[in-house]
Amino acid sequence: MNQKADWKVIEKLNNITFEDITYKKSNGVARIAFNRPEVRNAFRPQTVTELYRAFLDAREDTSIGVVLLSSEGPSPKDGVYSFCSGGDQTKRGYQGYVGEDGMPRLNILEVQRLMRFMPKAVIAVVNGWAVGGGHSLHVVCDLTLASKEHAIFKQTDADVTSFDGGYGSAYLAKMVGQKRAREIFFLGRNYSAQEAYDMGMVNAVIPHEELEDTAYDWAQEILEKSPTSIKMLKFAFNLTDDGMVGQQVFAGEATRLTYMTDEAKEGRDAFLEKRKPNFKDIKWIP
Ligand SMILES: CC(C)(COP(=O)(O)OP(=O)(O)OC[C@H]1O[C@@H](n2cnc3c(N)ncnc32)[C@H](O)[C@@H]1OP(=O)(O)O)[C@@H](O)C(=O)NCCC(=O)NCCSC(=O)CCC(=O)c1ccccc1C(=O)O
Repeated sequence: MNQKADWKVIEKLNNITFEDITYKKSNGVARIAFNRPEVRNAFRPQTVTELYRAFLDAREDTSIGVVLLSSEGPSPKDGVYSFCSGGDQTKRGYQGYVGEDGMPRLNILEVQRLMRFMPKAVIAVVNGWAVGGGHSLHVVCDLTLASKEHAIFKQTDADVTSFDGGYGSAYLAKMVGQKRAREIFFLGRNYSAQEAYDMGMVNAVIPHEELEDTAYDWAQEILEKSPTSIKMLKFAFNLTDDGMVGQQVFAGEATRLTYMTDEAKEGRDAFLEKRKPNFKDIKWIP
């Protein structure tokens, strides 16, 4: 397909100027990218605040159907590429990661939930290290594309006394199987893009030079599909793993679709007109 992106850069939104991430949009696609390559794109509280704001904007923008979670790089220090190396350990305090406001936080989990529950496809574009909380983020994404030459997948949570006991581990196990997931966390080894693909946690291994264009092309293919179908499919795929919340999200959208019927119009109008609703012309379709 190879449709060229014509990116419009968004430097700030409301009172937030993007420093730790870059954010841009082109033709139905939003690209949100970590921009701290000198520390392997580790996220500090400020990074997470910016990520959350950008994801929220992408969710609310009705012209956007697909979000790419990517990264800038390579590192100006040593030329190494990284997707994300997880929580910035220099910002880790006693009760969480501490930002400018002095409050200890674990707010990357809020970003994970936003990605998980947004009614749009989110694609991880892994161009280098995906480590710790960065590994978990790729797991949460709907799809993952990985650089053949530079992507390395690694779970260091157990090295630094952290543990993503939610999607990062339990959902990973659904993807690669229990034995493999336990190996990834218990041994903390490095896995290449091809090994990650063979395990089932990567959708495609792409030559590094073509990675971003390929991600954009995949997004364009998705954008040719029915938005309602993509949304309902994403929520259906999520449902069994998300318990009652998964049911709530899926059922909420079913309610919205029901609101669009004549039956719903009659129910609402009858209430507003202070009369009994008349559903007798509505067919009980088998
Ligand atoms: C990623 C590496 C494997 C890369 O190794 P290498 O290529 O040899 O590079 P280095 O020389 O190690 O690193 C270059 C440079 O970057 C700095 N750096 C790298 N990663 C981090 C980091 N995570 N934090 C801070 N700084 C980092 C490194 O110090 C170097 O700096 P110099 O000044 O140039 O020396 C390797 O770098 C590596 O292993 N990194 C650490 C990976 C890690 O352990 N990450 C944290 C895992 S725990 C986590 O992510 C928290 C998850 C989480 O957020 C969470 C989970 C569950 C509940 C709640 C939460 C929550 O919200 O916090």
